[in-house]
Amino acid sequence: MPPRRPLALVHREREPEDDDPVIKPLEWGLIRRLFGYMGRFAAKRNALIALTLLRSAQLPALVWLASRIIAGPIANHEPRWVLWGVVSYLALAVVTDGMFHFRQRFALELGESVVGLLRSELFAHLQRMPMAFFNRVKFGRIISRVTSDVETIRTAVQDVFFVGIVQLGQMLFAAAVMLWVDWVLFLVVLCMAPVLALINHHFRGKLSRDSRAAQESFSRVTATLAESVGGIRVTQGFVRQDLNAGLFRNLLADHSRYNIALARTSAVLVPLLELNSQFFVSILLVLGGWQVLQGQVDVGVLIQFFLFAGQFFSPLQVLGNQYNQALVAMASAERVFRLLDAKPDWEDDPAAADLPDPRPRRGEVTSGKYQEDEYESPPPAAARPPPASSSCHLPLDTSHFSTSAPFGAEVEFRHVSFGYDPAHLVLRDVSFVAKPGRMIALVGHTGSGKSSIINLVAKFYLPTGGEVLVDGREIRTITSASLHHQLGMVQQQNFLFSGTVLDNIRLGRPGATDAEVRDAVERLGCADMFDAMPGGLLATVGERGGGLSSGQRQLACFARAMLADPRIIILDEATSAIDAVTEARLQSALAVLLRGRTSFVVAHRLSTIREADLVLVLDAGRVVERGAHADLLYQNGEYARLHRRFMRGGGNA
Ligand SMILES: Nc1ncnc2c1ncn2[C@@H]1O[C@H](COP(=O)(O)OP(=O)(O)OP(=O)(O)O)[C@@H](O)[C@H]1O
Repeated sequence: MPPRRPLALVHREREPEDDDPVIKPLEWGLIRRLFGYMGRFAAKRNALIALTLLRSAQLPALVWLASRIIAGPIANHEPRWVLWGVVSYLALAVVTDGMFHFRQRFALELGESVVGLLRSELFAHLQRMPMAFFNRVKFGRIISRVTSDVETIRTAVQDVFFVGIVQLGQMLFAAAVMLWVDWVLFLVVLCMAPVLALINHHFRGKLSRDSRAAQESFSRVTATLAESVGGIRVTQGFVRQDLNAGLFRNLLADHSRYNIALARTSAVLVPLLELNSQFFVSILLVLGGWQVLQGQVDVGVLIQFFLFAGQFFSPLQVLGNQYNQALVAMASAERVFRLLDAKPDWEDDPAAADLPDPRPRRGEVTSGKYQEDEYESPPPAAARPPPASSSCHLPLDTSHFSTSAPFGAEVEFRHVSFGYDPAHLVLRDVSFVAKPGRMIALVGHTGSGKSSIINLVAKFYLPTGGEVLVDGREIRTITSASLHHQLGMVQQQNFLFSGTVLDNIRLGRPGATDAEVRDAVERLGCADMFDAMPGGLLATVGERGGGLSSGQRQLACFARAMLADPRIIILDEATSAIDAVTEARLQSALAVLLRGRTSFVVAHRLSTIREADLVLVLDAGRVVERGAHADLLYQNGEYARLHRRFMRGGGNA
């Protein structure tokens, strides 16, 4: 028997991108691009570079001063000069640390600015990506790019370059002094360097890999958590809590394993480095001590040498660390830029033009970009032109729209075929005309192609064959932005964001005033339903519409669409069962919302299908029947069969 699949908690297998390299050699193109982001904050960057160069000289200068005080006034018993020496040392220390404060601050601010810029670019880019992208790329993967990868870049931007300069300066200065003081001892010191570098290289590489694995496993934990909280109803409904908790425990155990591996490597590296330097200090003590005992070298000089040996070695470890961070940041930067550079599967044809908009509006359309708050509320019904004559394939009863004006668009499918993967068509030779202001109901078994038709109307995808026309213009020649400004969607899941009901409705037209929002709600005849909530339209909505009944959620989405005042409405009717009173409220609100607009409804309620001007019955991607509800019943074909089954199932008639 196959293993049982958990509900609302997907067991995440390793994905191809998990095998992306953890580190990547330094690449000039990536570095230049990251520096380009710093370029936007040039004043801060330049100040930081100046402070960094100064600090790389100040630190060795402090050590040099201390060593001179020891080797000079202290060794020669000159208390007055010792005092002056200490005062100079303190003065230099205060200046150095004062500058260090600004260096730290500027580095953090620069890192923050670059990270903010990158994240907002990524977010804006993601907002523009088409549906196909989100079908393909895992949620957790996107989260990981915007969070942990950008965080790694932050470390590189604010630390690697600037810390690297300071440490390198310190090393060079220390090496020069040691060479000058005792070149033989310096050669001994130099022998230690490769050993330290090798240890560093080996362990830092392992640390980077462990750290990346820990990051990735954490992104699996967060993505799974988000998914399982979203699907908590399903989980509880199917009593899968224990199973899911077990799977989540496995993910956590996985994450702990990587963290422990990271801690273990670090726990070996740090003592090993310490032991190594202590070993070499012993060698220096033997050699230096012997020289002092022979009277070849002054003890003050030996102390000076030791101080500078410390200055020479401590950067080695830091530089190794920074180098590894740079390699990890290279890999992160490559992934982030890959996402930023990801091209949509298709883009608007450069020759595409805006879809002319006959609605009264406040602003002008400019190259596919509309200004917010550009539309006035629709004119009162009485002021609109009379309804168009019968325009669908069959004479229909449109009395419920009788006071409306069809300012809706005309949508036509001409022999349309479509496949998400062009090799597997899910729509075949679909043709129909939706005349302005008419309501098209899409019915059919699951997977028959209803949502795919809607996806094509919304230009979320392009047809594989045939043509989709809006107001007589092929959809490829229309800019997506102008089409979407004339199109409203009410989805089955009624997605609401956390905030207030008012904010959620205002999403339909961000510039709308509170009064306009209220007007939209009133026109739908559902103001009393919201007024009854504590706070009325200002009632708080929890994440994903929490705190609202399913009827209220649907009405809020209707009001949102009403406010946007679209010419085409796409409605994927909610399947959730609601009581008869709410059903009646929804139907009358829907009639107001759809009035005059061309609408496509994936209909789940018989009461909606009955109102449709044209019902398209789909089966395996083909339109197998079309007509009005009554005519289709009379034909006694596929639709009649669906209808009988629906009635037996106790649907909302
Ligand atoms: N994003 C996608 N990528 C690949 N195939 C898809 C995608 N969405 C849908 N399909 C496939 O396309 C076919 C038609 O699906 P579609 O969603 O249009 O059906 P539907 O009639 O809306 O179904 P339902 O009533 O269950 O929502 C199905 O075989 C489905 O598996």
